[in-house]
Amino acid sequence: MLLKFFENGFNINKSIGIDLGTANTLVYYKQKNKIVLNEPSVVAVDRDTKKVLAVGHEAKEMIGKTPDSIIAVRPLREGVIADYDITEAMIKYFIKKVFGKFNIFAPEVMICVPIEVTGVEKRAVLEAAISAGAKRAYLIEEARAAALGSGIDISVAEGSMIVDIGGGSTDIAVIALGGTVVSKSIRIAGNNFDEDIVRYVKKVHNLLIGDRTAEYIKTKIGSALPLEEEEYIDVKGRDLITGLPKTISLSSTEVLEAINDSLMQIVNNVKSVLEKTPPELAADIVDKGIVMTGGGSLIRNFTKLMSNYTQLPVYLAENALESVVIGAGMALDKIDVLRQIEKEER
Ligand SMILES: Nc1ncnc2c1ncn2[C@@H]1O[C@H](COP(=O)(O)OP(=O)(O)OP(=O)(O)O)[C@@H](O)[C@H]1O
Repeated sequence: MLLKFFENGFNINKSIGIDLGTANTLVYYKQKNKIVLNEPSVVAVDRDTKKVLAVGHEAKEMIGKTPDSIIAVRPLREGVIADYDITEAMIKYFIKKVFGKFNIFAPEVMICVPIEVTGVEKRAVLEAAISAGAKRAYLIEEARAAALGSGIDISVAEGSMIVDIGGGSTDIAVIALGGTVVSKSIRIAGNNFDEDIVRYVKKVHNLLIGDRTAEYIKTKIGSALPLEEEEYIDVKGRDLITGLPKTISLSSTEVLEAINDSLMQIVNNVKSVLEKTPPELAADIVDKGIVMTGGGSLIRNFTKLMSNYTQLPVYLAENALESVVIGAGMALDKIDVLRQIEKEER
């Protein structure tokens, strides 16, 4: 703790960006220009008293190993705040963890929230940051932060399109002059591909596999378009008929068949946002293309599939897993040019 005080205490300007993700929460420390925290968005609470017992890595470790009296909660689900008191406790814990207890110079905090959070939830998030010691707290929606973090200059009078495919939700937005012009948030994203694979393997191979195995399959042989050379992976699970452990070989074509509907739902929603985009901004997007970011966009050939169906150039952000949190940190320098920013001050 004392070490943290010396490390942080003499720097008067302190600002952080926080990406409250469904799976993980990331914190970017602007003055250090790096991500200083990346922990699971999990909180362990006492079932009866609702007291918070652990947060982040420690809480995730407790899943499945704790007595019945302790439950592990993911306060954000499908990209929205499902449990607001616990989200507040989690934000406080992470801010304190970054700055330590002996924090004399209060930080400025920019928190990313999904596009569709309610006014009440916004207030809860802002108040949590203030009561955790922030001097000023701001909110920015994930898509705009993702655009900034992907290197797009959102303050100009040109339209840019960003598609942020996270674990629980996909945010699609057209941004110009610092504000969001058209946007849509859907509950289909990276985690749906895992569920699709679980369902496919169960139906076609009578094999029960877990979400983590499915995620591994997705990252290894998943592709949004047929691969030139078929790839295979050995998959271990429980045979539904015999009840015994079994190994099968799964092909990349099968994985594509499993995830194709979810991929196409994302593509079709991007097309529907393009259809609602004012013509002048649409013309800019024709020139500049679409930027895809978020972990879900890392499936091989997803940008090509998107380009095939939109007939536009599509680029993958350089730091797809981190662009939201980096953008949140960068947004603190751009408060004057950003519109639609909520703020709370001590
Ligand atoms: N190399 C990869 N290939 C395919 N998918 C990946 C890869 N790496 C991560 N993912 C997927 O990305 C998703 C997580 O992305 P990200 O960390 O951007 O989401 P999040 O911020 O936690 O979620 P949300 O924005 O919905 O709250 C998961 O579904 C994960 O399986």
